[in-house]
Amino acid sequence: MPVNDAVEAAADRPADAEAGLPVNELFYSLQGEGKLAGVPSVFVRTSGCNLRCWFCDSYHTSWEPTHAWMGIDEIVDAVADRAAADHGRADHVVVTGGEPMIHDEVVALLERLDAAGYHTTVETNGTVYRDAPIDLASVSPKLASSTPTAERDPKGDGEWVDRHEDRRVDVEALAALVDAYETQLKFVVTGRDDLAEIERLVERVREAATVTVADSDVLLMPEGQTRERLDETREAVAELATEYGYRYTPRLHVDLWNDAPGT
Ligand SMILES: C[S@@+](CC[C@H](N)C(=O)[O-])C[C@H]1O[C@@H](n2cnc3c(N)ncnc32)[C@H](O)[C@@H]1O
Ligand SMILES: Nc1nc2[nH]cc(C(=O)O)c2c(=O)[nH]1
Ligand code: SF4
Ligand SMILES: [Mg+2]
Repeated sequence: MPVNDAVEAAADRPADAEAGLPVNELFYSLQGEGKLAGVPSVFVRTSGCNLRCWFCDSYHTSWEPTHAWMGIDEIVDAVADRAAADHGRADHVVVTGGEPMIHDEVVALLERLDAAGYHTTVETNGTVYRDAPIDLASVSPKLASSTPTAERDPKGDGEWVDRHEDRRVDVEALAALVDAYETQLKFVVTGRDDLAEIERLVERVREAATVTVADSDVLLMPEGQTRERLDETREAVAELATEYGYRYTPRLHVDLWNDAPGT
């Protein structure tokens, strides 16, 4: 399971930096996606990604990474602050990105959060396995329909197509995640054409993993960064979930707050 080398975000790490991570945003909200949708949670969004999905709703962690370098202590303190602020009582933390698992130091952060008693979810594209205290691996493998072709590239002219294609699926890493952690496989669905690839990939993961992957651990999530886009996509994706026997997940935060930052 290769740890990808595309950690542009670490390039501006201060020379004398203590253990830490490039952080794009840190906020308190409701988990909007997946089995824990609706649960008050603090989000830590790391910067930098080894993929470039054309639809990425976190553009400033992937296509144009921006962030502040934060030490692990500083992140843990900020999480505690957000968890207690605004009458919040969050005991769930979601570590997301960008791709949080490209960073070695995400393990130290998860160890500290676990020791402090938080339930930890990691939102990951499933291309990198790490051994860490993860209570829910929220794995979102990327389908062919995520590839930033020249027509869909939000920034350039399709320069990322080959790297994205080479890296987007690593069955060995997916099986290791499924075997080690409680896992949900959460696919971004753009239309009916995605379902054949989802079925094939779930089958490959089942063959490679030791544990069982139930259909109820496979979630279909409509593509959409905005309410307007979800209005176009959610009904068809809900019907596909019904037809195939997979679970549907809404994007609660988009329904509630559209594409506002820090939600
Ligand atoms: C920004 S990603 C960060 C974590 C990791 N890089 C990943 O892709 O799983 C967080 C979640 O948002 C999903 N996502 C990103 N853009 C989306 C979009 N336009 N519509 C629906 N889901 C999207 C991803 O699939 C993932 O489940
Ligand atoms: N409310 C809310 N829930 C989320 N679940 C996963 C998110 C992510 O960006 O990884 C996310 C997010 O950005 N906001
Ligand atoms: S893998 Fe996640 S963070 Fe990276 S580009 Fe795709 S959606 Fe964005
Ligand atoms: Mg998000």
